[in-house]
Amino acid sequence: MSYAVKEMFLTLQGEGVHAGRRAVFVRFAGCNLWSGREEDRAGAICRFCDTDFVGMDGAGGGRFADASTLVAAVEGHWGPDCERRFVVLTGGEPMLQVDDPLIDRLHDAGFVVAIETNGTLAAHPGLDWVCVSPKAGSEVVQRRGDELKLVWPQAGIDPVALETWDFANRLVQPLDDARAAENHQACIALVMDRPLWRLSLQTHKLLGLR
Ligand SMILES: C[S@@+](CC[C@H](N)C(=O)[O-])C[C@H]1O[C@@H](n2cnc3c(N)ncnc32)[C@H](O)[C@@H]1O
Ligand SMILES: Nc1nc2[nH]cc(C(=O)O)c2c(=O)[nH]1
Ligand code: SF4
Ligand SMILES: [Mg+2]
Repeated sequence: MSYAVKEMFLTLQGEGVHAGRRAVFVRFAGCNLWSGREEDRAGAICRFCDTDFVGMDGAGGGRFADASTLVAAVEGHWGPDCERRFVVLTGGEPMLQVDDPLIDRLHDAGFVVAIETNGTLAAHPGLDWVCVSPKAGSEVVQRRGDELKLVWPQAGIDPVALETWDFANRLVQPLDDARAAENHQACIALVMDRPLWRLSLQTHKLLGLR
């Protein structure tokens, strides 16, 4: 299978449990909860997306003919050092494209493979780190994993109900929109009220990283 990739870049993981870790990001094109077109945002299931995942025209993006070609590009971004290789598959919705050959070739190249997913598609069982970020109005089938990352506040989601899902870590991440200050306070209030949760900040935005 070929892969449609919006962009690929080396940075620090900005969010969640692995925040601060050197990582190659592969941003797959396309999502099942929004077309990515601004004119469709108001009618989409997921309406707060901060990301352009349309097309293959970003830096490092393109159509990759097969898994070996894609993994060669990931290795090119990481560099020759084989220590602590870490790749984050994101999008868009990466589970629309992630498959056995891609996971196998990334492992052959020595990468620990993480995913950022909305959880509406079952996560590939070969993934090393599964981060699910649920979206109100969608059916989340992937209710177990390493990290549950709730963008908050989000009408239509009850954090207490999510506590029954089987995740090793539960994080709340402030919704990045025009009400940033209130959203920060809402996240702090949630953590203070329910200590099962902890705060995830989008540190790459604070630092001006990609
Ligand atoms: C762009 S999404 C791509 C991966 C996948 N589609 C998902 O939603 O998890 C990457 C992460 O950014 C989060 N995110 C998207 N828009 C955001 C916003 N406006 N504020 C805070 N986090 C946001 C998502 O919830 C997800 O955890
Ligand atoms: N630095 C950095 N960290 C991230 N963590 C999750 C991201 C994403 O868009 O999936 C992201 C991103 O876009 N940049
Ligand atoms: S599910 Fe993820 S990629 Fe899709 S629109 Fe929502 S935040 Fe963006
Ligand atoms: Mg992002």
